[in-house]
Amino acid sequence: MSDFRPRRSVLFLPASNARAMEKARGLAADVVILDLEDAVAPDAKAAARDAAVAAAREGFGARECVIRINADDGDDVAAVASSEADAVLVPKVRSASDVARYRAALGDKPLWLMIETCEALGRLQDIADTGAHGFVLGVNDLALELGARPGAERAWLAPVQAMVLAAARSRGMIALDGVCNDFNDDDRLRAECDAAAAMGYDGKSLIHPRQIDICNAAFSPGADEIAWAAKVRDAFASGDGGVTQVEGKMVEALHLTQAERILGMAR
Ligand SMILES: CC(C)(COP(=O)(O)OP(=O)(O)OC[C@H]1O[C@@H](n2cnc3c(N)ncnc32)[C@H](O)[C@@H]1OP(=O)(O)O)[C@@H](O)C(=O)NCCC(=O)NCCSC(=O)C[C@H](O)C(=O)O
Ligand SMILES: [Mg+2]
Repeated sequence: MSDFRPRRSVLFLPASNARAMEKARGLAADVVILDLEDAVAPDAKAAARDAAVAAAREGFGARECVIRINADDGDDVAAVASSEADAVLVPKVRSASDVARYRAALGDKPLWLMIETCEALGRLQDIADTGAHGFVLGVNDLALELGARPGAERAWLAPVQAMVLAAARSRGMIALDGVCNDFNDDDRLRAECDAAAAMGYDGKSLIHPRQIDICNAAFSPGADEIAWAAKVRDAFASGDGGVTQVEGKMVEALHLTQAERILGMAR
């Protein structure tokens, strides 16, 4: 856990929006994603690319900086390969061979992948096996490809979230939940964050500053969890390493792993 990095709140912003990029330097997001793809109008793409590279060079303080490129855009790939972004986010991945192509062009730059096509859902394990660093669920594109009704309740998404998380975790990857477009509905956002956090996601992608605090709270361990984790750690420190009980419930060595993860996040 010593190299643990929080990725609770992952804020998208259009790289064409200078005001948003400046504002992001004062926000409590763990990660900023400078978008060159869907949030940027076609005529603004070239200028946005230059702006993203310059913003990554200036940095975002302690926040991780990721640039989302346009799919199969050679100019974007060339620009981000030599940029100071911490990672590159690739949209609309469909197969492991897609990832291999980006990997060849981007060298050892960490790759985060949008999971937002039906083809990718059928090939998740192959895609996870490529050595990419993270999966980000793209709920809008996925809803479009699946034919889900716009604004529909998220019930359709739960099996997809579980599959994507399992594939990511099988290779120790980051897993980030998809955005909530309805950025004025705090209750809806809180429910989405709580559900994704309970499932095991590291964090959630966001689109608006007002979503950050709710998201950070949901993906941070609560006081009860931290207290439980400390008790588990202490129980194993003084025990023989076998099964024991904490707060009247059985705990085994695997719970120590869980407890250490919680304590690492709390730190
Ligand atoms: C959705 C927005 C277009 C709304 O913008 P706006 O009308 O400007 O909102 P506000 O007036 O409420 O903004 C208040 C202030 O906050 C700043 N702001 C707004 N959004 C951001 C942001 N994302 N990062 C930083 N700062 C932001 C405004 O500049 C205002 O500042 P101030 O001047 O001080 O008052 C807008 O929120 C927006 O563009 N959001 C991001 C959209 C985006 O990046 N979309 C792409 C990713 S979503 C996606 O595609 C996921 C996936 O691929 C999928 O398929 O699902
Ligand atoms: Mg998308």
